[in-house]
Amino acid sequence: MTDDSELAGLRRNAEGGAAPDLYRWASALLRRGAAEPARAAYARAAAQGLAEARIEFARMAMHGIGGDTDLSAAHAALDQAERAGSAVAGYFIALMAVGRGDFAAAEHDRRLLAAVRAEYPPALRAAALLFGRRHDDEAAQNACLQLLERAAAHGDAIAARLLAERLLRGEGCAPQPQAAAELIGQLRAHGARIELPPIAVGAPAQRDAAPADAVSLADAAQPVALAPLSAHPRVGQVDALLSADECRLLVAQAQPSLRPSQTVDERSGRAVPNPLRDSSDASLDPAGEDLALRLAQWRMARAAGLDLVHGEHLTVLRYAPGQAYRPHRDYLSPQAQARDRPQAGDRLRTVCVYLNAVEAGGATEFPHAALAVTPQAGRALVFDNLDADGRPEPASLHAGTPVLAGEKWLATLWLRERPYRAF
Ligand SMILES: O=C(O)CCC(=O)C(=O)O
Ligand SMILES: [Fe+2]
Repeated sequence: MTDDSELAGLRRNAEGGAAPDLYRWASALLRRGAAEPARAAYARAAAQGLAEARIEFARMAMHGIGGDTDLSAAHAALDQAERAGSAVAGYFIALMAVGRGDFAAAEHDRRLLAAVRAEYPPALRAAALLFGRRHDDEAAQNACLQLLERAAAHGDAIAARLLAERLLRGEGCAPQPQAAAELIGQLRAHGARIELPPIAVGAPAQRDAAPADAVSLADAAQPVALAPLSAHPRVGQVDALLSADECRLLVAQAQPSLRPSQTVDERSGRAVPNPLRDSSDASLDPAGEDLALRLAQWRMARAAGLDLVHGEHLTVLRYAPGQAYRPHRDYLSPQAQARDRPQAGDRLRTVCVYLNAVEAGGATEFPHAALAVTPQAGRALVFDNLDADGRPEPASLHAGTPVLAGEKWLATLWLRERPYRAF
């Protein structure tokens, strides 16, 4: 059967108006990039109470796919699905809520736990990483490994990879290089391109007394204490902001879409090689974000004292030996602001998290502060790009110095003055 005759068949079935047929047709449309009719068909199936259709419709409405962003329609669809018993709908309600200062943790912990019990892989992965942060709690470490195993057993390749890295290094367990090699072999056999940068467990974050059978999203919302490095320009640092698992998560999610760094040419509007940096990078689209990734970004936003809605799309950079980010400032030209959500204003603050320790080179330098910061997995650097009056701050000049040996992986979150994302 050709692609088109398959679609025509699905459309004929959908004409009968039954929710499962509408759902299948919508999914086929979406796979072919026809987002608008797909969203309309999901909406019709959702109106008949089909949980999967309510969730797919909500995801499209959340991210403005196939029509405008409509958070209240997304919430209504997810609420209905959750009340009808869908734990996955609850997971998405929690995902939307994460990132705000007024986050009602207990309510969403319950949702995450329900999605874990329903064996929903993204929930298993997020819960695993929350437990994994409790470095000196043996029961939590066991829970982390078990949850990663369960997610991997459901086909979650990223969880399998995170598990392999822990087994390889004996994190939370005895080293099991054989089991790790088998897992990595299986992933490669399924086409995964895996290179494992050496990311060791960072210094333990604060000890957490919570019992290991209770996931706690509030862990992600802990206030972050920055150690000031410079007052002018304003630069602060915090170690172990992200755990080793979270660093690896960011690398794993970015790796498939890395491409040579480019920039938009101001005159032609076209993407051209970036004269400032010769790294590779990937921008992680919020439409593809899972809860674990949002929690990591939320922690980054917290370090900057802002809600996650201020964050642009997270960028992950990889520098090979010899590659660098030449001296620059992160604030935007008026043209660049006008092109990309002008209502959000300029880039108020930048948060960079090193995702590995670099063998040699790769420090971040602030010439006006005579400051050089050495990469270390999980270490975050937070700095202001604007002065106290909101004007571009020339002293925020900074550079990623050339990597001399090994690779450097870095995640950057640029935070605007006003909300940039819908949630
Ligand atoms: O690579 C670095 O150390 C600096 C990165 C940076 O300046 C940025 O991402 O804006
Ligand atoms: Fe920068």
